[in-house]
Amino acid sequence: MSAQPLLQVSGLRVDFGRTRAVRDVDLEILEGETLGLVGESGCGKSTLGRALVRVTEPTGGTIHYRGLDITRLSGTVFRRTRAELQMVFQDPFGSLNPRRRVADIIAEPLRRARGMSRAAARPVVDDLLDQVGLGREAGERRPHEFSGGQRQRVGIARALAPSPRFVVADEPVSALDVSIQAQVVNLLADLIRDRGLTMLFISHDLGVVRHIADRIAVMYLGQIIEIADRDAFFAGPAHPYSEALLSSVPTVSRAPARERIELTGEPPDPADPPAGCAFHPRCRYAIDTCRTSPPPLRPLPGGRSVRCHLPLLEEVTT
Ligand SMILES: Nc1ncnc2c1ncn2[C@@H]1O[C@H](COP(=O)(O)OP(=O)(O)OP(=O)(O)O)[C@@H](O)[C@H]1O
Repeated sequence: MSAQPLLQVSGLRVDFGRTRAVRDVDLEILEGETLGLVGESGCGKSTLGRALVRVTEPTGGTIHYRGLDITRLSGTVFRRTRAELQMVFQDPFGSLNPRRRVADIIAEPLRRARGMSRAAARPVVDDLLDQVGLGREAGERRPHEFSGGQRQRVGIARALAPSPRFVVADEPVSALDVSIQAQVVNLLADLIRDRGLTMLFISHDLGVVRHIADRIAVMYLGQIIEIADRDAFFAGPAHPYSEALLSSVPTVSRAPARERIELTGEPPDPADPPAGCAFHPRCRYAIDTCRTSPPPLRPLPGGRSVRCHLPLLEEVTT
């Protein structure tokens, strides 16, 4: 894997009226990596993912994709660049047009981005149907004839049709039966490897993210509060919120079970974030500084960054 950033995000903001869904996010996504994005419901994961591919328009900030600020693109250049940035949605039932044949659904982005005719797109569609394990006969059928897992394979084929370099997978297995989830995650892992894809994999399920992500980013109230390599993260998080999230994941190894940390209270209102550190009202380590002064996202040894005045790692606190 090369360590070059494919996306460089700086000061990204998305507001919905008074709701500040994404707040000043700085982030690099490296070419060929899968970055797992985790956090509680409503923390802004989907909005950040959608903004990165401009399905949702950012309110402020920049997103450089291969050196080009895609927030400023329009017209033909935007359409062509946008084809390289694709999205797999959570709901394989709602995101596929029930009246269209699967082959036409998968061909749609090729026709829109490349102006390809139905006949010209067909061999590409057939290959994709094979690659996602559905077989080319599936192209003649309609979405309601498939199970949830199969529909998600159609969604994946549609996202891959324009040969994207970057894919946002937004909770791609959360709507599926647990028995099917591993199959779809494994399919995605194979496709990432074979096609050299770069992926943002959004999930509230740390167990799933652990299987597929090279690095983990944790979001809280619209901000990235920790970002770290997968193994380092699971070995010991640096942010108290990450620690609480991790403590709720069952351990499968022989390592001693972690103390379960109950988070008290609801996440704060994104229209009215607390002063100081956004997590301080629920943090068991909070000191006075945390109530008044917002911590910056600070780089730590080992390529980790954390937004905390008192990170949990010894090498940082000494
Ligand atoms: N289109 C919208 N209009 C208004 N508010 C929105 C819109 N989309 C998201 N929000 C709000 O923005 C905040 C972040 O939502 P978002 O869906 O990005 O979070 P999430 O972490 O992906 O949650 P979930 O896992 O439940 O999807 C929430 O307060 C949500 O209510």
